[in-house]
Amino acid sequence: MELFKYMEKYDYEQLLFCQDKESGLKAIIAIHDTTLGPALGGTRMWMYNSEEEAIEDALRLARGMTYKNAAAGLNLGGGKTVIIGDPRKDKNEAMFRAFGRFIQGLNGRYITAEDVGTTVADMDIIYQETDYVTGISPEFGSSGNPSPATAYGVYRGMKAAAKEAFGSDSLEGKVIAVQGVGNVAYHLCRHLHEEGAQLIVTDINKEAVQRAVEEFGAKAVDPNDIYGVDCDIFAPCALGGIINDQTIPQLKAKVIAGSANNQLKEPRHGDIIHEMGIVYAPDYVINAGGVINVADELYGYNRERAMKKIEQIYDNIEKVFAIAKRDGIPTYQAADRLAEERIETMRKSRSQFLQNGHHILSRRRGR
Ligand SMILES: NC(=O)C1=CN([C@@H]2O[C@H](COP(=O)(O)OP(=O)(O)OC[C@H]3O[C@@H](n4cnc5c(N)ncnc54)[C@H](O)[C@@H]3O)[C@@H](O)[C@H]2O)C=CC1
Ligand SMILES: CC(C)CC(=O)C(=O)O
Repeated sequence: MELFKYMEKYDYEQLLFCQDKESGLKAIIAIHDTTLGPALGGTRMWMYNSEEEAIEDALRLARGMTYKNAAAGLNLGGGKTVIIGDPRKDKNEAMFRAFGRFIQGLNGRYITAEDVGTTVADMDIIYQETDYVTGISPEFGSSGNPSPATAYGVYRGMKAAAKEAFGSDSLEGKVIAVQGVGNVAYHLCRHLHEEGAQLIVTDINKEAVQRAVEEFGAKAVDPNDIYGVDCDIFAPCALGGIINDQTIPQLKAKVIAGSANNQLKEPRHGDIIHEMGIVYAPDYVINAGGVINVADELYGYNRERAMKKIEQIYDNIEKVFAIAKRDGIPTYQAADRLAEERIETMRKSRSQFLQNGHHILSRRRGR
């Protein structure tokens, strides 16, 4: 990949490589856009096949956070970190302390939180070195694990998508196929089960599947079979890129609504499902509950206030559908339009000069 060419194409601000030999830390921090505020996005720890794959993931996820935070109405920009390694074997305290110091060095331009492969305990270690971390333990007055909040937002957004597709937002009796029943989807399944939905689940982790079968009466299928099951709603809650040339022809669902980031392998896959009449709730709009929850820590965490904002994911999804209809475009493009319009408006409104402590004029005053 020609890095600067790619960064220029999508207008990235900064890409940082952080290495600490002693602890084995190899982290890549990508900051996409800070027009709305400091870049907030989680840290993913994953066994990448190559450094190039890790860089690409960091860049794609960081840009997704710019759009997610903008569409959610947060005063935050977009960034993300990936740490190269096996989260089950390669973690150690020194690694997250070293990472915390690198974040501190950015002086607030980037704020981190959990993502796939990292936990509240990891964030607590990072917190030893920097204030620019969220999703830390409630014992510190913080919001803790963001997954239940993400799940609640996906549940709310799924109801809005059901209303669009079926004329009612009730999920009672709906057959919902859930791909991946990890941290987010476990809580999502609980909401769906409580509302009377019938669940079909899959996961490469057999224990996670067993838990969903036992607790929610879910039917289990093999990972490769989830795309083609007879269902009303498909909820991708594992990894990205799963709406692609191989999976689309298998889909029977009328709605796609799940927590995974970067669900469309390429934008054209969003066009194809649109032409098929599938109602797609764009990933970064529906899965913003976690970031809304951790962002509230920056104001002094108030769970009630955060949950109220997460409820609004229902309205945000409706807003996306309205833009799609107004402009005759697929919903993934409508979501981009919603986010880009907000960023542009704020960029323009900031063009007026405002004196602050760091401006050259402050130095002249001291003479
Ligand atoms: N945790 C959060 O608050 C947020 C998570 N997300 C996204 O939601 C997705 C899920 O996140 P978490 O639940 O936190 O992660 P997780 O790692 O707890 O759960 C993912 C689950 O997917 C399973 N999985 C992986 N590959 C699979 C495959 N090929 N087929 C079936 N199952 C597979 C894993 O075994 C795991 O149980 C990720 O894409 C993440 O980026 C997005 C926003 C916030
Ligand atoms: C708090 C995190 C869940 C934010 C993030 O990285 C995401 O929403 O993907």
